[in-house]
Amino acid sequence: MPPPPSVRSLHSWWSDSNSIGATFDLHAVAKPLIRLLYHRQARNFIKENAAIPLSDANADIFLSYLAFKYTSSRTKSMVLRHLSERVASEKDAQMLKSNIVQSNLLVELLNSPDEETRYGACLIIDQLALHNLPALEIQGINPRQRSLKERLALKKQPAWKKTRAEKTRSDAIHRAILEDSKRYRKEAKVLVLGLSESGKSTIVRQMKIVHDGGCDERERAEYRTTIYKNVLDSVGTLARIVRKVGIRSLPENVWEHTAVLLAAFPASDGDDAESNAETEMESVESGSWITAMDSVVVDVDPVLWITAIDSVDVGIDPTPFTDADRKAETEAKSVESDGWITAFDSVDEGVNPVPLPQTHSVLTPALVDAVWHIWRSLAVERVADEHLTEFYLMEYFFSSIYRIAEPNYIPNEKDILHARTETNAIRQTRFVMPSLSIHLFDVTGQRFERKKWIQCFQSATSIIFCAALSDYDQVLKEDRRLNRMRESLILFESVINSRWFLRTSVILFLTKIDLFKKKLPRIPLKRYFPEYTGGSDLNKAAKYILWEFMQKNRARLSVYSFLAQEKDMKTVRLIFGAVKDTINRNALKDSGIL
Ligand SMILES: Nc1nc2c(ncn2[C@@H]2O[C@H](COP(=O)(O)OP(=O)(O)OP(=O)(O)O)[C@@H](O)[C@H]2O)c(=O)[nH]1
Ligand SMILES: [Mg+2]
Repeated sequence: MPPPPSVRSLHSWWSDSNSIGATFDLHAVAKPLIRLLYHRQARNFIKENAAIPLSDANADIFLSYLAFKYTSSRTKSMVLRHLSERVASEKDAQMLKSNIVQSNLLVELLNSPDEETRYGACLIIDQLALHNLPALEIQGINPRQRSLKERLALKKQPAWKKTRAEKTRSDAIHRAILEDSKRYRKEAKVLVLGLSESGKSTIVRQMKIVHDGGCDERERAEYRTTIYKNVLDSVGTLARIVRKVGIRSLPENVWEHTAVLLAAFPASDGDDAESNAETEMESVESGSWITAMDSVVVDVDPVLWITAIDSVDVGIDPTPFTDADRKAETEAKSVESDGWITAFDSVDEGVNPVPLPQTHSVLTPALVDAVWHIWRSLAVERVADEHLTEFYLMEYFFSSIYRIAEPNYIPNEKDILHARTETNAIRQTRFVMPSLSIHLFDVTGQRFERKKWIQCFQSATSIIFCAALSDYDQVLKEDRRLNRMRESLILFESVINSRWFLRTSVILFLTKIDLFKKKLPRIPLKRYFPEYTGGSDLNKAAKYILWEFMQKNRARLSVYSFLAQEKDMKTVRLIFGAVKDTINRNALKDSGIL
C-alpha cells in the first residue's frame, strides 16, 4: 500500500544523517526499487481481492496506485486492466465512475505519455459505456462511435520530441510488444451444453448483444422469418391444445374464435386420437360461431404465408415462395449441413439470407384475434394447466401477437432473444477481449445429437451448462415418459464427472426463471420432487433445484452457478470472470502452488 505522502524521503533521511562528508543521490537507486515494490504490492492486492466484490474500501486502494506518482506505468496499466475486468454490475460501474471519473483521475490517465496507461483508461471507459455511463462525454467523445485505436490516436501526445531514429526504434518496440501481447493473449474454449430448449443459444445471443452493443434495424429485421415461423408453430400447437382440452372447457365467449383457429389449423393424422373438439362443435347448440367456420377458410390470405417454412403445414398453397427464395433457402441449408467446421463463423443462427419484403404479416386479423382470446382464456381459466406440460408453447409471442402481426414489423431485442431456432450444427462464436479470447461452442441439445458433442470436448477451459428451471413439470420431446428436469440432472451428472473435464470449470446457468416464477404457484414443485418442502417460494424452489444439481458434483469441479436473466449485462461479465478464474487456477495447479 502506498505510504502517506508525509513520510520523509530516503534521500533527505540519508543527507540529514550524513551532513558531513560525501553523500550520494540514493533516489537513483531507490526510485526503481520503490516502483518494483509497489508493482508487487499491487499485484498481490489484485490476487487477494480477486474474489471480493468491489467496494469503496478496495476501490480506494486500487485508485491510490493510479494516483500515486511513484507507481510505474506498468503498474497503472495492470490496475486499470484489472478494474475494467472487475465491473460486473451497474453498481460497480457507478462506484468506479464516482471515484475515478469525478476525481479527474481518468482525464489525467488519458493524457498520460504512456500508451499502455492510456489504453487501460480506454478499457475503463468502455466498461462504463457498457453500463450506460459514458464517462467520455466529459471529454466530448462518444465512446460508442470511436474505436479504441482511434481514441488512442486522438489522445496520443508525445512527451518529448523524438528524433527520427528514436521514433523508428520506439515504433519497432511497440510493434514487438503488440505482437507479444497477441501471442500471449489467453485463449479459452468454452462449451455450452444442456438439454434442447434449455436456453443455450439464447445465452450466446445475449452475449453477442451485450458484447457487440446490440443489433441495428437491418439485423433485427433478419429475425422476422424465424419469429413468424415460431408464431405459426405455436398457433398450430394452440389448436392442438384446444382439440385436446375440448371447447367446452373454454369460456363460451371464445367459442367463435376457436372455430377460426381450428379451421385454419385442421387436425393432422397424428391428432386424430386427441381430437374431440370438432365433434363437440357439432353437438354444441349455440349456432353463431358455427357459421363463422364456413367463412374462415377464405379468411387466411395465402400471400401472407410467405414465410411458413417446411414444418408448418396449414393446408395453404405454398406458391408464394419464388424460385429465388427457394434457391437461397437451399443454399443456406447446405452451408449448415456441410459439417461443423465449415459452419464456424459463417452461419449466423436465426438469420435468413432472403431479403424480406417490408409489408408482410403471417396472420390475418381474425386469426390474430382468435389466438389472443383463446390464449388469454387458457391462461386465465387455467383449464390447460394439466395439458400445457405436454406441449411446447411460445407464450411470449402470443402476448405480443398484435405487434408481430403488424405490417412492417421489426423485431426488438427482446423478440430476438425469444426467437427459437433449433441448433443443428456445432457453432463457434468468438469473443475477443484485450487479454482473453473466448471460443464459445454452442451445440444441439437433442438426445440423438449428443454423441457429436465429443468432437469438441478436448481441452475445454469451461462448460456453460444450461438447465431450464421451468422444466420441472415438462417431458422430453424425444421420450414423453421422461421428465425434463430429471433428464437434465442425469446429463449434468455425466458431464461433470466425466474424465474429459478434470481441469474444466462448470458455469451452471439456471434459465427461464420468469416462466418458473409464473408456473410455481400453479404447479407445485413437490408434485415432481416429493422431497421438496418449500412450497411456492421462488427462492426456496430455485435453491432446491440448485442443490439437486450440486449433489451431482462428485468430481468436485469448480462450479459457478447463476440464475440467468433476460438480457442481463452481468451474464457476459460472469462468464468472462469464471473463465479467467479457471485459467488462473489451472496455471497455479500446473506450477504446484494449488
Ligand atoms: N421465457 C424465457 N424464455 C427463454 C429463456 N431462455 C431461453 N428462452 C427461450 O427458450 C427457447 C429455447 O432456447 P434456445 O436458446 O434456442 O435453446 P437451446 O438450448 O439452444 O436449444 P437447442 O438448440 O435445440 O439445443 C427460445 O424460444 C428462447 O427464447 C428465459 O430465460 N425465459
Ligand atoms: Mg441452440
